[in-house]
Amino acid sequence: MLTNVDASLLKTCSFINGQWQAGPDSFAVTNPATQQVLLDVHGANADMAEVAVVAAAAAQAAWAAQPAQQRASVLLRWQQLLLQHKADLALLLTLEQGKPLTEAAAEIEYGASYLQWFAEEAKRLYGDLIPAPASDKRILVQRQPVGVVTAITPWNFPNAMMMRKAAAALAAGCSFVVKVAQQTPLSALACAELAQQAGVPSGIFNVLVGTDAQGMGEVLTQHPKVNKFSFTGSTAVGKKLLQQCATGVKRVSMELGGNAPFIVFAKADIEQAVTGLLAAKFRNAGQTCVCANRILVEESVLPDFLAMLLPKVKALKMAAGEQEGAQIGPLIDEKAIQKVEQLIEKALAAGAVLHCGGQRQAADSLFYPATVLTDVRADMEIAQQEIFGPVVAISSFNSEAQAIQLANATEYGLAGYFYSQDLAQVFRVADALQFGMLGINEGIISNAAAPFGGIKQSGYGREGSKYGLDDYTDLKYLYLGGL
Ligand SMILES: NC(=O)c1ccc[n+]([C@@H]2O[C@H](COP(=O)([O-])OP(=O)(O)OC[C@H]3O[C@@H](n4cnc5c(N)ncnc54)[C@H](O)[C@@H]3O)[C@@H](O)[C@H]2O)c1
Ligand SMILES: O=C[C@H](O)CS(=O)(=O)O
Repeated sequence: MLTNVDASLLKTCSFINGQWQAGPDSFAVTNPATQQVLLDVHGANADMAEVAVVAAAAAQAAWAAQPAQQRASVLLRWQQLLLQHKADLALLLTLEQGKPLTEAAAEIEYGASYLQWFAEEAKRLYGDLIPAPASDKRILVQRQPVGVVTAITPWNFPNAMMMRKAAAALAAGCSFVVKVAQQTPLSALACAELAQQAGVPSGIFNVLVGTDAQGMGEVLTQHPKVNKFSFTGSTAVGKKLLQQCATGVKRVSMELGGNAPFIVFAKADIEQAVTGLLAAKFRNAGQTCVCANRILVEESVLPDFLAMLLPKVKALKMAAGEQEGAQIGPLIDEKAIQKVEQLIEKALAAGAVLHCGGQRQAADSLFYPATVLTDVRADMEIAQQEIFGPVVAISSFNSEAQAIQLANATEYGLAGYFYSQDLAQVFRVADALQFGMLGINEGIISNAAAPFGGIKQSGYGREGSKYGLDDYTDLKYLYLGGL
């Protein structure tokens, strides 16, 4: 049940220019005690997206003119409020997205960590003073905010994927309009409520919620007052949005899909690799862009690896996210669980072997148990697509070269993982793998200090780290003459 969550957070469908605004056919959530806090939101539309962009443009200059220290103070107050309300925000997130409460609480901390990180980075938006080619001249370089930033985010991390962008945008002096996934609006609206309490000025942080993704997307990618667009979601949708951004030559960041290899070499610490796989595979029931998707195990250690892995997978507790000890929550919707079922069905028909799981809990259930397959081949769809479910798909290999070839055989390039205690092998393989991020003897790689992002068809741009403001600032070159 939704308990001790401020019912006012559930009252409306969009937050624009510091005001709670109902959409043309929106409805307020009148019964906050329901388990399904929100089934389908008919809220904002393209017209409201335009209102939000115009409001963001009107507010941005004053926000940018504030000293960085003042912007940083507001971001830190916002961060403190998120942490102060962590229990409520985590419950809200679990009830609308499904992940275990422990993971939801970790996501609130993760999202808030970007506010802290970029509050500090805001004070270090340094420029350059460059020796000029003539003694009576000077070259200066200054960094200025790009202006109005719009964004579209996914349902799997309804707090962190938004905060990872908003924190950087606001720190740089930009204003921000985000269309969030219609499946998970409440976490973003709760953040908007707390942003207002923290002193984020009206128009600087705006949340759009509605079913008209296409219509709102066209405004957020093409409106003349938009300076930059940032997307986190599937590669297929990212390509569409990228085309839309081209019409106005917008600055763009793309955080797209993945197909992460998880390689276990014979020289790995097998127990460490099993622990790492449980973390890299089953977070959010396998519904993360950096989840281990293809498990590649060196032939000679496969029996030991499997013997150590299976009992731990079978012991994972599948339950509703708000239940004590839940480790595997439900998948987001019927379409998602049917995709997992079809991938497994085709893999088994093509010769894969099932060791555990393999069938949803009941015909109308969104719960899919932790599943282990072996004898998966690279030509199977389950090895070529993002599974986005709690499925360990294991293939074997016989050489380092073969492992690298198999790992790189994808158009994606977001995250990869490998386990080896041989330092020479670690550096050889790290150099050879074509991914933006590598976990080496580590299954969880995401944190605010790191440059999160991919290559190839996983997108470009980096979120977090000392590079994180690059996508939200323009470099301006000043040539000072006549000195
Ligand atoms: N690289 C990353 O950091 C990262 C993080 C999380 C998720 N993802 C990826 O996101 C996908 C899962 O999330 P999803 O199912 O929400 O992805 P999705 O691409 O279907 O949707 C993402 C967002 O785009 C919106 N959208 C969909 N079609 C649109 C259109 N035509 N115009 C405008 N907006 C549109 C959706 O409403 C949602 O808000 C996976 O592929 C996952 O790998 C990537
Ligand atoms: O789904 C992809 C997110 O980026 C997950 S996380 O950043 O690894 O938490």
